[in-house]
Amino acid sequence: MTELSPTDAAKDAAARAAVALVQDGMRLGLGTGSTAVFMVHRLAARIRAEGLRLRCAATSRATCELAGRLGIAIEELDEIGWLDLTLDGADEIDPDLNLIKGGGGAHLREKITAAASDRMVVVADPAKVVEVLGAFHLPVEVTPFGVETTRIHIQRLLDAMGMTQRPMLLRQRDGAIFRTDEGNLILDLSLDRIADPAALGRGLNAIPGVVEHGLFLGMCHLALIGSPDGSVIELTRPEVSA
Ligand SMILES: O=C(CO)[C@H](O)[C@H](O)COP(=O)(O)O
Repeated sequence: MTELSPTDAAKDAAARAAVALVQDGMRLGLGTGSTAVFMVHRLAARIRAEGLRLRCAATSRATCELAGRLGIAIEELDEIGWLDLTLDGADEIDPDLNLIKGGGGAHLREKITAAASDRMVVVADPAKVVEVLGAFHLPVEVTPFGVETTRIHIQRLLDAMGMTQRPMLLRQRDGAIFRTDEGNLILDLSLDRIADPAALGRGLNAIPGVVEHGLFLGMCHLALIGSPDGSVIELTRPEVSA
């Protein structure tokens, strides 16, 4: 087996700790991204070794395909109805466990899945832990129809909130405009510092054409931060017990 880079070793350590929370019979949401890939591999290994009986929903086509290749049966979220636990990655995690997600463009399905779960546990490497959200771009999923007017609405909102931002980029991947699993587009906002994430989230949700933004506020119950040496730190919200 090839040796993991320090960052990947940290992601794998977090993934291992998250998968240790899984119990037989659980209904699970499986996140998206490179850390989630480690998590899905670890989960598949536990299912093989222990014969766990789980019901799993995936937050993206990519995760659905990976899980299928590893022998994890995936059902539609609506077939399962409600989940006990969702395990997912994040792009930024603040001290209140508010998150920026959507680096992989899956934050709409990820948010629907996390909101349909009793608990959301985030797996990440230490680089994701920040004091204030915003250094990572904020992904906003928008409908293709009216994308330019939606962009104007977002700019006006940011101006009204006194938030500066560099050009709002329409996300590209492999030289083409990126489409989400729902067929929508993503505008990536470069904000540097989000002083009031709740107000920004409310403002974005009020814009016609905005489908969902990547701020996950008050949704994460526990963050597992792996280290390259294999150790894991648990971060909890002050009002939430692990
Ligand atoms: O929100 C996500 C995808 O939409 C990912 O969870 C997030 O981008 C973190 O990804 P990675 O584990 O690759 O750093």
